[in-house]
Amino acid sequence: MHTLWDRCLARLDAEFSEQDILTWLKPLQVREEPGVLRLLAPNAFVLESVRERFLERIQEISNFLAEEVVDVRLEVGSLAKPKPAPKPERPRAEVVASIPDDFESNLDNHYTFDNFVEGKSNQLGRAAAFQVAMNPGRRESNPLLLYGGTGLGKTHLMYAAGNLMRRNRPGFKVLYQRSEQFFSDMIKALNAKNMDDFKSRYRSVDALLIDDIQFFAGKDRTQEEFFHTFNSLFESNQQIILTCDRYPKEVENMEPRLTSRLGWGLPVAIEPPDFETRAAILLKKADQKGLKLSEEVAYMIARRMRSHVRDLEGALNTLSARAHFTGRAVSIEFAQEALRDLLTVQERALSIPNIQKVVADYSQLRVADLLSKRRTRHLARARQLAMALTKELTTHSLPEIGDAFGGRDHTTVLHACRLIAELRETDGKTREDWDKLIRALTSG
Ligand SMILES: Nc1ncnc2c1ncn2[C@@H]1O[C@H](COP(=O)(O)OP(=O)(O)OP(=O)(O)O)[C@@H](O)[C@H]1O
Repeated sequence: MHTLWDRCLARLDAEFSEQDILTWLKPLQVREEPGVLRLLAPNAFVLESVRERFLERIQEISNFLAEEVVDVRLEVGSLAKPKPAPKPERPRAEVVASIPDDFESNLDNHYTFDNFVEGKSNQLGRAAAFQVAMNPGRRESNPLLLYGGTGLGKTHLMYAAGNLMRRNRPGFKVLYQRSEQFFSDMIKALNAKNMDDFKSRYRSVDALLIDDIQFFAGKDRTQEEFFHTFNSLFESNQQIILTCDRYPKEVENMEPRLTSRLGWGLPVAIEPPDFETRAAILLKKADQKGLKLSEEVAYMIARRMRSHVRDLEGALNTLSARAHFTGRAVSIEFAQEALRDLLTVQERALSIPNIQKVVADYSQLRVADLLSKRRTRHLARARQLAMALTKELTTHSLPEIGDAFGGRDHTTVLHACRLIAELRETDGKTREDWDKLIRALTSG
């Protein structure tokens, strides 16, 4: 059985960089009692950082996972010598409360279209979010649904759209909520028997932005409430923007009538960033941080780190801290040394044997089948997918890939790459397989 903290950590793992998790969250010791999650920090510095950056989120996730309000306590101590009397925390209600009486949008105004780096993988999403922000409430783009793997900029675009709407239309009521906040608001309203308030609050906004709706899965009552809220907003042309970590129909335990409705408006996929976009993001973010990063170093990192943008940010933070600390310039060697652990983790996931294994499992074949000479239709397609993925995700040359796939010629690999690129445009099934496999291989 996984403890509440294990499950909470698994969620945080998807939201913060690996570096953050290792530095701040893994060192915490934990004591769980019914209704109480006690987190013990090794010192006051860690405690303050965790409080500032993670506590609110830990509180939300724990409430959500436990389906009740958990008393999260953060204190300095260790399991060997627990501190019996914690100093008073921020009052819990303050952490949990989500919509204060005087209307607040919950938008983070640091995220804008200006500091979003556009590339092939996200340009449709950016354009759609921008259009919706300029013309909210149009039927053909309601709801706007941004979907794709973790850390690819969906929340960033959602905030950017909300911020722009508010800038263009003073007094425009935009409300941003994570799906768990919607859920916990609903539970509180149910307990306090004031569902009417809940309904009217959500329905009185001009634009409702709900992040990560995959977490509605299996929560039937929440889905039903959301469905009604959705209909009410839709009918009066109030804008709805949603994000989801996959196409909603692929989320298990979601009501079909809800998922079909979510597809009515404008669903847009956000893909993992390609090499150029990764390099551009690194250069722009380094510039914002005042870190001197040469193109050569940015290209090295972009070539070797292929996962989500959040990990690129984590890498930059590490570089920036090291550079600051040592006073050294960020050369290739310096970056390789500072990022050694991160780069090793990435490379393991993206080795040819691992890609072959993931594709074989996905296609319900054995790796030996992929490497064999046999050519049934299903087998040949899986092999072509695996070769094209290897080309996309690693720096191996065509002949090297051919060798690793049972000694095939480099022209066979080239043919596979071209065919798969074409099928991704024309065939929904191939596109879906590709997206799922990319997600499985790069979500770290
Ligand atoms: N194209 C981009 N340009 C600039 N920053 C980006 C871009 N894409 C992502 N980021 C940054 O990466 C981090 C993660 O992005 P974000 O939180 O929007 O991801 P997400 O897709 O919503 O992921 P999740 O589903 O895990 O919430 C943020 O700090 C965001 O600013």
